[in-house]
Amino acid sequence: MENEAVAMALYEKGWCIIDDFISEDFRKELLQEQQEILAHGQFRHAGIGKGDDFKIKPEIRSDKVSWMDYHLLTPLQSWYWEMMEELRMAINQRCFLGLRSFEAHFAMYPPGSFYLRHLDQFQDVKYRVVTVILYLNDHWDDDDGGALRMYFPGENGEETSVDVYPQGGRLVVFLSGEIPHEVLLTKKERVSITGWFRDIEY
Ligand SMILES: O=C(O)CCC(=O)C(=O)O
Ligand SMILES: [Fe+2]
Repeated sequence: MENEAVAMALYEKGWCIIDDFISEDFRKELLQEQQEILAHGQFRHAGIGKGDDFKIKPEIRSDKVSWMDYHLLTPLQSWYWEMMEELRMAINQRCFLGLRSFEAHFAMYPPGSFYLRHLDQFQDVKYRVVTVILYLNDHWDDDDGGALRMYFPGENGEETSVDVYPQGGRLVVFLSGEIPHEVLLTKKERVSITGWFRDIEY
């Protein structure tokens, strides 16, 4: 049911937020797995761009990521993948976006890190169509910073913005090519799974 609500919101306004998208138990398990991967040093500095354009630019983004390998998913990751598969189908049914595959990474923003304003579609390869972010944090105060700030066209050509705090269990979904966004400086370690539905095959 929830998936249809996401699809409807995406169709009508291009984005939505769902709190408690996953159970607390599942969130804690995913967080623990993420912490283990982190402890094993399997996180890398995130970059920007694709292929030959790929660059690590800490002045633009200073998070670290660990990509999920579609062929080597852990049981927990497979479970999340399944949930995303159902969401993908619900979105396709309502929005006709022709979404065909999913990619995702764990992300960790250390204290002091951020990601400047950007669009999730690459300049030349535009296969990322819908962005899906799930926050895994135990708890979050507004004072901790680290909001996701999304920008929208407002009245008279002016821009409006919405700040979303990374509360654990919260899912944010938006059109990758249409909604510029940034991650404001976080004062606390900030953890999430960022994924994209794509219009290409695996
Ligand atoms: O974690 C977030 O809230 C957004 C991350 C993001 O914009 C990205 O990874 O492209
Ligand atoms: Fe992004």
